Amino acid sequence: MSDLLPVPEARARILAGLSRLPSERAPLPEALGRALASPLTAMRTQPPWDCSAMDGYAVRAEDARAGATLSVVGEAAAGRSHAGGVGPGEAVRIFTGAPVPEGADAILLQEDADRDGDVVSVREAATSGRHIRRAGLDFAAGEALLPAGRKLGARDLALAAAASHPALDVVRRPRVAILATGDELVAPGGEIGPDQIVASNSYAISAIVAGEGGAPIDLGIAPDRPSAIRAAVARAFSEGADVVVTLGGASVGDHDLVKPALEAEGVSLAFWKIAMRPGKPMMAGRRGQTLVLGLPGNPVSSIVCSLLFLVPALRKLLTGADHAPELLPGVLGRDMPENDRREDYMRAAFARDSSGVAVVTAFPRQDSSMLRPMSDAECLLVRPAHASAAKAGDACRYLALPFPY
Ligand SMILES: Nc1nc2c(c(=O)[nH]1)N[C@H]1C(S)=C(S)[C@@H](COP(=O)(O)OP(=O)(O)OC[C@H]3O[C@@H](n4cnc5c(N)ncnc54)[C@H](O)[C@@H]3O)O[C@H]1N2
Ligand code: MOO
Repeated sequence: MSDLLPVPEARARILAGLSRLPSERAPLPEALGRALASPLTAMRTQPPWDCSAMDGYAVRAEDARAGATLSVVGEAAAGRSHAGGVGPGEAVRIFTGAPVPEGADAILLQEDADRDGDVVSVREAATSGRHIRRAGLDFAAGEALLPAGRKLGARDLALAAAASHPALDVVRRPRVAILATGDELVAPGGEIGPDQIVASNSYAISAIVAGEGGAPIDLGIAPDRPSAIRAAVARAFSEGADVVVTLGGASVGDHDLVKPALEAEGVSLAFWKIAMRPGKPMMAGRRGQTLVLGLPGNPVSSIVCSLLFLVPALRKLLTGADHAPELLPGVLGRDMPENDRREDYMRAAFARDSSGVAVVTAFPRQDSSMLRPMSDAECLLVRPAHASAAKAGDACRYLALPFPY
């Protein structure tokens, strides 16, 4: 039926209004997980000079033939170069990381030589160029090392440090205000009334935001009272939220007060029915530059909607580029019935068969209120809308759930 919005269309509408946030400076230790705002260029050359990759003797290969003897005229260690060069018939004792002295073109390994006082005799001939790391082997000053948009990991920080950057231009963290709504909700550990349950969704959404390099702002729980929801939404804007996420009240019930409260705070908002399960009812809109997502209240629905819509939105704010979750190829671990008009994101087990093929087995219970199978899931099996019945072993696609999801 045509009244359901396809997932890619919903995502495209959300991303259309977003652009990259401004940049700020972050000292290296605080840059982990942040998005690089401009390409990273090397400030220096590494290694800065030809250097030894081994402990041994810097020699001229033409002199260092098997059986030859050379006189040791000095020593070079990391941080302490040998001032003079290496002349014919000479060798300089050298250690890993030391600059190769002028005139030498090979390193004679200490294991391949016998030392006696100031004389070293060659057991295994040295080869020209062997065990020498040329200046600029890793990178040269002025070279581009990392592209803008890169989410900085541990290895990138070491590279940036080696290129002599004490701090980096990173994109400001997207501020994401998260508001749970509903009279039935109490915080974990709180006193639970007879008609109440514990609010859980905000914890997942906050963690997803933090994992993407955003800054979550937990607005707590608003009761089902227009003034309370409005006050919380107003706080989100006053705290400079780039994204406001509301939880619950996205559907059609009489207690669904979120839409009018958001509209009263100046948000222009559309109510969508998306062709997906879980997570059909969702609201999306804007106030100025701020994106507003009204996610469904069922815990699994709110998490799946976050993976499919909030994560790409955060990545667009961080990189300026459109992003869609990658669907990976696998095979079904069990027979599946035909699907209806909603694309299915099913909690599933993941294994590899003996040839390394991903085997994805949907759990029998797929209720969107159930967090235990969501937590147990190793991936989400994605069944397209109107998919025909399929057999175990048939091709399928899945969404990986890497940490911290
Ligand atoms: N007549 C119809 N009823 C429903 C429809 C529909 O199309 N027609 N859609 C169903 C679907 S699908 C979903 S999903 C839910 C979405 O409902 P809401 O977004 O309005 O969510 P609520 O009614 O407020 O809550 C649903 C459920 O989730 C619990 N909840 C809410 N917030 C939290 C939270 N922060 N942590 C934990 N649990 C939460 C809430 O107590 C409810 O049990 O609507 C269906 N109905
Ligand atoms: O779309 Mo709802 O998320 O199935 O429970």
